[in-house]
Amino acid sequence: MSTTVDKIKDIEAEMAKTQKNKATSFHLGMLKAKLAKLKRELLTPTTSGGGGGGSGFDVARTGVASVGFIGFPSVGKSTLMSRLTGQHSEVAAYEFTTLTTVPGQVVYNGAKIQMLDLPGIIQGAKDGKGRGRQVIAVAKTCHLIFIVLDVNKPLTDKKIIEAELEGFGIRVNKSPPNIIFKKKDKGGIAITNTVPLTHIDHDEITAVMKEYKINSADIAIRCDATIDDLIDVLEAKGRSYIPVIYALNKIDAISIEELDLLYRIPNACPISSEHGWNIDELMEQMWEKLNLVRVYTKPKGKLPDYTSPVVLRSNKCTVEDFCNAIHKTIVDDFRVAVVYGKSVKHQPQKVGLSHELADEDIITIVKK
Ligand SMILES: Nc1nc2c(ncn2[C@@H]2O[C@H](COP(=O)(O)OP(=O)(O)OP(=O)(O)O)[C@@H](O)[C@H]2O)c(=O)[nH]1
Ligand SMILES: [K+]
Ligand SMILES: [Mg+2]
Repeated sequence: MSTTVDKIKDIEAEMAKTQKNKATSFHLGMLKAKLAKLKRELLTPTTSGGGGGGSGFDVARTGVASVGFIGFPSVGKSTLMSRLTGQHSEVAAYEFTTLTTVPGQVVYNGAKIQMLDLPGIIQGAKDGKGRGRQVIAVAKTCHLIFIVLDVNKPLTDKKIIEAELEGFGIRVNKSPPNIIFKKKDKGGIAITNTVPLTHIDHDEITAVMKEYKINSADIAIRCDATIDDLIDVLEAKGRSYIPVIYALNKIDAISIEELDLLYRIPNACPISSEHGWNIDELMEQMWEKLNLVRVYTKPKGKLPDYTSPVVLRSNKCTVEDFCNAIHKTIVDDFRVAVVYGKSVKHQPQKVGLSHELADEDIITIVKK
């Protein structure tokens, strides 16, 4: 009996030899949907093991956000870890020095950020080579990934790592496709679009729906989506949209001319972990990508406390979230909040629990 990996290989081979045109788009749509389903099967943990997650790899999460380090062996992940956090993580010239998740912590702009040094991965990791699946499963739960690359090695490494993450349902530096999908009991498939669709073919959509056994649905497409975007929406549970910074390590070993070229790569930060070069820039880029919200508390009649902000995630930054971050009983006595800063029109302004705070807002909670 052929395994899931074999079936995936067969479909990928068939897709590679099928030219995309009007006559083949239905067939290609079906193949893509089949492929997405098989890949999901591969990643779903079974009793015989083989899924994501895993023993010893998952560590307790601390801080407001976590950053996972992904890269081939010996690119300098653990050297970076020690440099950033002071947390010792074994460094050596041989491959697979790090064998499990090593957590550490950075405090940046008053925010506690967890760093997760991970074992090296190799090509084929997502298909079960080495401990790749457990490693990528940890990265998938992070708020940011540092893809660490060795600048002495070919840049094709970047592509290979991205493909490994993509294959595991991680979408790198992307937001979810702007497609609203609503399954219905009857009425057939209704597709509407607000922008011209240059990639998608209705035959392909029909084939995908058929493969997913969906007979009736409203599909509102609000971006120039591809069929892969549509499949991502159908497989939304298995997808994680994670920002990535490429930490281009070991720049101490290259020339200035080579360094100039590296600066053209988007979302990249050239560094030397060993010498501590350009680490400040890496931290600044990390801060931007994490998109955190610092809120300063101002006790009534006193100056705000700028030394220890309450740090919130940008998707959970209402006044209520702020209260809960301090103590869960605060909302019970809450009357109103007085806020100064970017989130309010008037300085100050009285707001309720559902008000969304902005970075560097100042808040006073008035109790009942
Ligand atoms: N020249 C140079 N060498 C570095 C730098 N950072 C790390 N190294 C060296 O690269 C080798 C591997 O470093 P590690 O930090 O163990 O690499 P790793 O990615 O954690 O490796 P694994 O845990 O095996 O996946 C060591 O010999 C380090 O001294 C750097 O910035 N410049
Ligand atoms: K190593
Ligand atoms: Mg290591």
